[in-house]
Amino acid sequence: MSPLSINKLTVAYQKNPVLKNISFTIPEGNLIGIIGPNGAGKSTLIKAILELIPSIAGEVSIYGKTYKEMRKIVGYVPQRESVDWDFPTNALDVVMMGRYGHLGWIKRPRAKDRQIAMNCLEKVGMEGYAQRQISQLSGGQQQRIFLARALAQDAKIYFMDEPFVGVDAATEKAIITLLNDLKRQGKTVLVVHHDLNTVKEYFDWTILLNVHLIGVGPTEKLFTKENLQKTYGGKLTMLDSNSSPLIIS
Ligand SMILES: Nc1ncnc2c1ncn2[C@@H]1O[C@H](COP(=O)(O)OP(=O)(O)OP(=O)(O)O)[C@@H](O)[C@H]1O
Repeated sequence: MSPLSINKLTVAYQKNPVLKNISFTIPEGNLIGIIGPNGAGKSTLIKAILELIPSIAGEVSIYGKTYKEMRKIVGYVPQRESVDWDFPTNALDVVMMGRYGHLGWIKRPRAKDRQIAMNCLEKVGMEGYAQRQISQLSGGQQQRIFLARALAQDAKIYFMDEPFVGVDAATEKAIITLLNDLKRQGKTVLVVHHDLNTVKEYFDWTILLNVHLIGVGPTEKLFTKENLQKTYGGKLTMLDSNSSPLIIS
């Protein structure tokens, strides 16, 4: 069963549609890049899937069920700027938040959860910062903490909104290694990504988005000059909204 299937999804802000009639299904156990220009609706797509914003039409199914039914197996790494980093809490506590879905009815983290959170900090090279206030971390370190939190959740499908923004080359490499580890464990990871130079190297599949779905499929087949032109070239109004998206599988 597909980890994510979307059927005729339309999303609008104040009645202006920013995603129109999006339908696609993705296979399990892949790294998938969500690619498109600024304002294409990439973050909106993730937020609509996670029901953080309402959709005006369409359905989303995660392993055949609604997000609400499946939310324990869905991990989310939001854009770093969308979070209040002045909130008084330390790095370990943020990572512990990833464990909340696993806690029993007493809802108190056990030593085991703490250990898992520490292991996840170690995986992102941040074990030395467990007690550090999150306001006192650099941007790249904050990004690593977010990833550690997602790892601690032990989800089956992950949505990451621009995890590479503002990180140095070493951190980017560390993140991509982690994503490949997740993939090896059979997890599915969708990543909003801006650097077209690394798309072929990083992602098995690609979703090309610009308000409409331009295409979805294996990167090596979909990621062509022509399709990129369709995604980035010209004005939005020049896109033929009736042309059907490229579905390659
Ligand atoms: N809260 C909001 N209220 C009104 N319009 C919004 C809101 N959030 C986003 N938009 C609009 O929706 C459209 C899609 O935005 P979204 O953030 O999903 O794009 P994106 O593809 O993630 O862009 P970027 O690459 O710049 O991050 C844009 O035109 C944006 O201006």
